Amino acid sequence: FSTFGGDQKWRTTALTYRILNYTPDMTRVEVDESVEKALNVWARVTPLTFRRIERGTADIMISFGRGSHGDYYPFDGPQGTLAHAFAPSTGIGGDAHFDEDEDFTFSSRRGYVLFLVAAHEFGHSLGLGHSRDPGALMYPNYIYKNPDTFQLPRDDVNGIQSLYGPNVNV
Ligand SMILES: CC(C)C[C@H](CC(=O)NO)C(=O)N[C@H]1Cc2cn(c3ccccc23)CCCCCCNC1=O
Ligand SMILES: [Ca+2]
Ligand SMILES: [Zn+2]
Ligand SMILES: [Zn+2]
Repeated sequence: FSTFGGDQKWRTTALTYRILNYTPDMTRVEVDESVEKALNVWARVTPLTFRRIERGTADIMISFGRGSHGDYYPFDGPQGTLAHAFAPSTGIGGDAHFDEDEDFTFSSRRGYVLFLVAAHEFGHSLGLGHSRDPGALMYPNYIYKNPDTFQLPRDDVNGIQSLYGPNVNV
């Protein structure tokens, strides 16, 4: 695993998130559930908690966009890069952006499973960089895994716990 130097991590364990817009590829409920499940992957192994807000500024602002979408990292159309996210900090820190030119799915192997992409991006939102372990969630390439049987790989658990410690709510 890798982290962003300079100890870039959240100073609080109670984080907020907000879904700013939705992809037409899935139902709203499917997007909400994919996001929630992706955050839970990390919450289960750390003291972190995630509260959803509908208005105002959240720590993790989640949005879909295509091409140039307001930051210095324009998306590249279908395929290529699927999404990106920013390390913990104020402003754009923690935010996760998804390339609307991709076909996101709830669980199908066709297209990209939003849950898997989001779980990877939230790793960055929490302070993890990429891993060289091809089995790791933080590996830089998308690899389909069955969302129903998904288990957070050991490398990712070690990485996130090096930042926030284990889950203390036994
Ligand atoms: C891990 C994922 C959820 C987020 C990462 C980006 C990322 O690290 N975000 O935090 C991603 O999109 N990786 C590319 C990496 C990539 C693979 N190829 C590319 C061709 C061009 C540009 C990038 C790529 C070869 C062709 C396949 C393209 C479709 C799949 N794309 C990928 O796997
Ligand atoms: Ca793309
Ligand atoms: Zn962006
Ligand atoms: Zn990444």
